[in-house]
Amino acid sequence: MSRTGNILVLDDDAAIRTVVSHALRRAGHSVTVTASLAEFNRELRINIPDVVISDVVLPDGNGLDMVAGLAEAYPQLPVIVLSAQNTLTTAVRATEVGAYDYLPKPFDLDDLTRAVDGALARRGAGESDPVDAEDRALPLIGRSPAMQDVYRVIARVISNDLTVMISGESGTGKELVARAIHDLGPRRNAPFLAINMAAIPRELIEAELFGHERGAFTGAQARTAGRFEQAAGGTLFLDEIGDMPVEAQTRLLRVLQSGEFTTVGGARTIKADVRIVAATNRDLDSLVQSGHFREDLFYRLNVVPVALPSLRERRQDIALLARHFLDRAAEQGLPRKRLDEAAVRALETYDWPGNVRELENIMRRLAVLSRDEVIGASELSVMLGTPTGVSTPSDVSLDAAVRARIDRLAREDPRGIDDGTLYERIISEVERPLIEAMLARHGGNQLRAARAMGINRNTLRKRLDTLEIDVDGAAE
Ligand SMILES: Nc1ncnc2c1ncn2[C@@H]1O[C@H](COP(=O)(O)OP(=O)(O)OP(=O)(O)O)[C@@H](O)[C@H]1O
Repeated sequence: MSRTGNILVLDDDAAIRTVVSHALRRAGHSVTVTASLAEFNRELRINIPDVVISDVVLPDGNGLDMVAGLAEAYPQLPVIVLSAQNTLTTAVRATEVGAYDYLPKPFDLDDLTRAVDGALARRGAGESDPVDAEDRALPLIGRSPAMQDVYRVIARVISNDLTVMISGESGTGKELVARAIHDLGPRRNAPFLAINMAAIPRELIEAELFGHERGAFTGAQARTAGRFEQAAGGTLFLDEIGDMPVEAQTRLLRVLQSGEFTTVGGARTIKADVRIVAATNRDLDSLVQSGHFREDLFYRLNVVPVALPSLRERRQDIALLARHFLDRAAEQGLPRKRLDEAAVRALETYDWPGNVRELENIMRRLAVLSRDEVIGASELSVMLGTPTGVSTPSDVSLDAAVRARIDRLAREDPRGIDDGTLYERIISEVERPLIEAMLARHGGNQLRAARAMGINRNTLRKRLDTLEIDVDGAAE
């Protein structure tokens, strides 16, 4: 049975006051509502509540300053902050000033009553420490509406253990979001461990996750703790979850259902005490449809979905991110560089197939390579491989194009990317246009083209054969 208490609400929006007080009264609490800081302070002099619920932007001041004052004067009094500002900064500021919880508007009334129950339970248990207000770097840059949606979800999940599933193209910041969820939540002093399903040989994934006993398989010379055990108390980030082999999926599902796991080759059962955050850049729905991903596991993991926008879907963040990466490069000792207006416009019109990672790489390269302190559009066009301001799908930097190609093969090619031919496939895709372009440049003269590329003429001949490049009419 949850406790009931005296709740003091501060919000200048009459509709919110009505809805909140109605819901809390129905749950058995007694509720007082106020519409301004002045009214709130008057009420506080008469009656100290058990829980305060407050908005941030108020007609006569800032709710967060009030919360900071309350945290000092009444350290035992839990405050739940409501805000429509919905940036990660607001969510974090709320915890920094000592708020017990933060709910972004619009919020779910069930979430609010749950937060009130939690606050009353904590008060009952005599905890007094506000969530510690260590100075944590805010890693996520971006103020676009699309990012605010992301911040809203992060703020909702940091104080609980719900499983989060982050989806988004490569380089959109999935790992960064997972880390933010960990760093801002109560598990922050325990480990954050990432494991990439696409990077580990399939047959080792289960041992890697759950650990193994000595002799569990050839080469298992000693007992080894798995990631579930190593991350105890913390967060486990399961990256590229769509690449998890089906047998490992079954095992993971069992762990999520039972809250326990058994090491490979061992009879020992260990309690799983980790928060799970999973990520994918593949379309999990279609993997479920095609039978490559267990539907029941999908639902277990997809409790709170976070869809990260691609960079081209939030172009208004590009300038901010670009400056952030240049500043960071300067802080790390690289020369300090600035972008002129035309350069910023060029960045904003480019399509960024490699997303924030590509932008970060280009800014670092510019910090090192550009001669002047101010970077102009012409320098960028060389980096972006495209005439300034013009972006077509083929006009992308090579590393971004290769990454995008790998993603696409992973999603669409029935062979996938783990069949042992990826190197040859990708290299020949890069090699073909290179050879064709150089042959064209040298009028079809293989000797000169080979020399220009720095390869042996016979090597070129062999590659022409293998790649079946048509050299008809080319001069020898
Ligand atoms: N919003 C952001 N603000 C600042 N830096 C960002 C942001 N998003 C991504 N980055 C940076 O971009 C790089 C790529 O991010 P991250 O590794 O989190 O992407 P990812 O989606 O997990 O990529 P992949 O799917 O390829 O693993 C990192 O260096 C990260 O710090």
